[in-house]
Amino acid sequence: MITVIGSINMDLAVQMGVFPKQGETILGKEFQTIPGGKGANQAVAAARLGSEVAMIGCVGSDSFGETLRTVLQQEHIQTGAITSTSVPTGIANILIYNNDNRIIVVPGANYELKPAHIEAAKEIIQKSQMVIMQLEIPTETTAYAIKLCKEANVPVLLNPAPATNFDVQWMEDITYITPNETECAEIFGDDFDQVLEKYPNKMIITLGSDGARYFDGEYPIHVPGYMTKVVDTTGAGDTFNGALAFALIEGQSLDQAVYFANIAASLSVEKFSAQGGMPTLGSVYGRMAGVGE
Ligand SMILES: Nc1ncnc2c1ncn2[C@@H]1O[C@H](COP(=O)(O)OP(=O)(O)OP(=O)(O)O)[C@@H](O)[C@H]1O
Repeated sequence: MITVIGSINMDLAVQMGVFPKQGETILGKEFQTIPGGKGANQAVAAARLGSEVAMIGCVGSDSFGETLRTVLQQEHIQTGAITSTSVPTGIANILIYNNDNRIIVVPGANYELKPAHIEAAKEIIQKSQMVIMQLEIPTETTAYAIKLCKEANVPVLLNPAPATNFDVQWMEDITYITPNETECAEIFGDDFDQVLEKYPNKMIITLGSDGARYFDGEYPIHVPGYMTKVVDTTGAGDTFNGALAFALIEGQSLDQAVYFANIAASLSVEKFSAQGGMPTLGSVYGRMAGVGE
């Protein structure tokens, strides 16, 4: 079983023909509410591949919170450890004009996820084969969860986004870390060869369409991405992380697991929205076998 500790958001996306100027009101073209939040996205990615998944998080006692809980349940994700609070559900307000996105995130209820909630969900964590975390919740909560996982001997896969919430002291206690290039440069510096050598078989840097790289203790390993036609890359990283965790607890080697995660993420970029494009196990194996290519 995989437990995901993290954010649950409703994305409010408005397509427009022009951005409004200060004080101006304009008519938008289209409005969509799209389930998101890195935590929820990574939980859906792992669940759709067939993992048993439990989510620990916090939503508001409002309609977005209810909807998001239902969306997770429809993906067969256990939601018993998702707390409802009086603070509104986290949202991302996304303004889209051509290829330009302007995004405002209001963490809301996500920042109400406290160490006490992690403690209350201890039993779920203790029986997990892996815990996935990102950094869209309070730093003290992340720190507490990492400590609890260490005590319970449960491997942690940490996706350090946003990088500003990362604490380098966690490196000793986590099992895998999956920054993208920007996050890696921000946290560890931009000499990626050196950084990877420092954390063999632990750090996997994702490289967008180029795939991912890590250091196996002896050699630098580059696992190329799968070239495909991109519709929307939102959630590519989340799919990669959910799929990586799935493959690792299935017993795949790191090399195989990164390859698997690249394939899963390549399928996700072919469809609109983060969760919308996340593949099933069958479609990942189909692509690996070259079926329908
Ligand atoms: N254009 C693409 N074509 C194929 N695979 C892609 C593409 N972009 C991303 N991927 C896959 O997704 C993984 C994660 O992408 P990336 O390194 O951009 O992470 P990210 O910045 O966290 O993603 P995002 O924020 O867009 O979800 C890559 O390692 C790769 O497997």
